[in-house]
This record gives sequence, structure tokens and C-alpha cells, in this order.
Amino acid sequence: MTGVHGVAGAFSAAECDRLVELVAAVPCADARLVGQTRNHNLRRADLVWVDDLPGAGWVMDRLIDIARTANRARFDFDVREFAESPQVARYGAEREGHFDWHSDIGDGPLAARRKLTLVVQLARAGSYDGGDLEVMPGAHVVVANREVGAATVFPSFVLHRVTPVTRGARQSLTVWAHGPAFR
Ligand SMILES: O=C(O)CCC(=O)C(=O)O
Ligand SMILES: [Fe+2]
Repeated sequence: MTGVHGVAGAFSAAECDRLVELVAAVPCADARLVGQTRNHNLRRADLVWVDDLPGAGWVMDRLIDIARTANRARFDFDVREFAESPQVARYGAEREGHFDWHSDIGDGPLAARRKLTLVVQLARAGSYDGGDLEVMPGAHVVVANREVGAATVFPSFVLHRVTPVTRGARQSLTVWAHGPAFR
């Protein structure tokens, strides 16, 4: 089954704040920890990998829990592992942070095995304008729940985007579940 699976309150607001604080402590000068895609037209966001954050082990544990439960309830895909670090992205209005329409399945050895994409909203819904996560599971766009802590889960082959942020900043937490390629 496909579609988009929403989980309200997957993380508490306090947990989202705690993660954002851990990310803020990462020295921005360290290019190994912080990926910058500043001049990219497809995506404009700052990235931090959760595996590089000391004290953030609980984040992966929770994400695995949410993804497994969503998979059982909705997708029933052959999910076997979580082979990539979760990623925290910041889309700021100062440069119209965004991510154009794309699918998460790629050619690389890991990206080819992505089965489910899970995104958690880390910013308060009222603190930014734009920055909607839009998912296209069929003929119609589904707009993800903007509430802080809400999780949105969808098959990684499904097209999705983040519309440009026009005020404030949106932060999100993304992880992928992996398994044998679809066939
Ligand atoms: O930030 C988001 O809501 C989506 C991120 C995304 O699509 C990705 O990292 O592939
Ligand atoms: Fe994506």
C-alpha cells in the first residue's frame, strides 16, 4: 500500500527543542559535520548529520520505532535496516530555503535501497511561512502536518518537495528505512 502516513506528536515539542539545541552546538566551521548546499538550485538548506551529534542516540532509537510502526500499519514494505544517518535540515527565509520536487531513490549503493522516508517537523508551525512539505502519492498533493513533532512517512520513490520559506526558518529531521530494491 502506498500513501502518506502521518503521526502527530511523534516527538514532543521539548524533544524537538532539545535536538535543535544539540544541532546549534555543532561548530559551523567544521565542514565534516555541516554540509552546505548554498548555491544549489534544487535544494537550499543547511545540513547536520545526527550520527555526528554527541548525546543524540535517543533520536535514532525513536525514529526506528516510528518508522517500524508506520511500516506495519500502512506499507508492509521489506524494511531491514536504517543504513544512513538521520539528517537535520534548516531552511531559512534569508535565502528562500527550499527543496524542489524529487524522489529519494538514487543510484548510490545506499540511496538505491531506500524504502521509506520519514520527516519530523522540528520548528513551531507559526514561526515560519512557506516551507510546506508537499508529497505526491498519486494525482493530488498531500501537505504534511506542520505541527512541531509531527512525523510524515511515505515511500521513498514518491515525489515530494519543500516550498520556499519566506519568513523565519523551518527545521526538519529526515531518516530513511532501507531494504532490498523494489521489484
Ligand atoms: O525537509 C524535508 O521536509 C524533506 C527533506 C527531504 O526531502 C530529503 O532530505 O530528501
Ligand atoms: Fe526527499
